[in-house]
Amino acid sequence: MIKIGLLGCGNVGHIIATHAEGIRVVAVFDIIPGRAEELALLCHARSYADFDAFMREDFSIVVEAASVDAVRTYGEAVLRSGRDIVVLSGGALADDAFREHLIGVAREAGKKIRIPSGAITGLDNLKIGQISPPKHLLLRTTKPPASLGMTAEARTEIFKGLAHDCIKQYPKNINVAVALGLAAGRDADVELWVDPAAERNIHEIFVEGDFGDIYIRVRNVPSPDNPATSYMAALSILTLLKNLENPLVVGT
Ligand SMILES: NC(=O)C1=CN([C@@H]2O[C@H](COP(=O)(O)OP(=O)(O)OC[C@H]3O[C@@H](n4cnc5c(N)ncnc54)[C@H](O)[C@@H]3O)[C@@H](O)[C@H]2O)C=CC1
Ligand SMILES: O=C([O-])CC(=O)C(=O)O
Repeated sequence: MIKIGLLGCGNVGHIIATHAEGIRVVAVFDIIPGRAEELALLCHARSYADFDAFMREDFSIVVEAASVDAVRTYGEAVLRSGRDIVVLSGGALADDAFREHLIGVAREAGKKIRIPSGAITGLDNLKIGQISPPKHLLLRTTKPPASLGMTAEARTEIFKGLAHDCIKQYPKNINVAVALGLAAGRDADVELWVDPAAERNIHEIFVEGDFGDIYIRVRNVPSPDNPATSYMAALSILTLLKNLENPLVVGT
C-alpha cells in the first residue's frame, strides 16, 4: 500500500485523508497545527507542525493541497528527499525560473512532479499542443462571489490576460489555468468572471489548432468547506493516487 504524507489539512486534505482508497496517509502537516492534529485523529496519521519532522516520517510521496507558497517553500526539499510530489497548487509553476529549477531538481533526484487535472478535464489530449502548438488557448472561468471571496451585483469580468499574471492575483482560484498551459505547452489566455447568478464554478476551455477545435465546459460543484475549490479537484487527486501503481494507463 502506498504511504503518503499530506501537506495541507484544509478542505481537499480532509477529502483525501477520509476517502483514500488503496493508499495510507501516514503523516499530515499544516502551518496551522490544530488543523493537522484534527485531521490526524480522523485518519489515524501522525500530525506535524514542523516540516522537517514531518519529512522524517516513512512515506514515498507527498500530496500538496495547501497553497502556491507551500509549493515554492517545500517542493525542492520533498524531491531532494527522494519522494515524488503531487502538486494541486500548480500555479506555483507559472514562474518560469522556479519551474525549470524544480524540474531540474526532480530530474537529478529521479523523482516526479505530478500535476493532477484538478478542477478541469481534457488535459490528457491537450498535450498534443507540445507537438502541434495551439493557435488559440483560452480558459473562461466564472465563479460565484463567495468562491472569489467578494461581493458583486452583476456579472463582471475581473481579469483578462495571461494565466501567469492571473495566478499572481488569484492564487486560490485559477491554478487550473496554469495546469492547462503546462499541458498544452503555452501560457493560456484567461478571462475570470464573477457572477452572482452562478451557483457553480464554471470552466470553459476553448482551443484551436491544426487538429481542429475543442470546446469543453465544466460546471463544478463548489466544495462545501471551501467554495473557491471545486469538489472535482479532490476527486482528481484521489483518482491519481488510486492509479499510481495500475499497469493499465488510460489517456495521453
Ligand atoms: N489545480 C486545481 O485544479 C485546483 C487547485 N486548488 C488549490 O489547492 C489548494 C488546496 O485547496 P483547499 O484544500 O480547498 O484549500 P484550503 O484553504 O481549504 O486548505 C489549505 C490548507 O493548507 C494550509 N497551508 C497553506 N499554506 C501552507 C503552507 N505554506 N505550509 C503548510 N500549510 C499550508 C492551510 O493552513 C490550510 O489548512 C489551494 O492552493 C487551492 O488554490 C484548488 C482547487 C482546484
Ligand atoms: O476549483 C476550481 O474551480 C479552480 C480553482 O480553484 C483553482 O484552479 O485554483
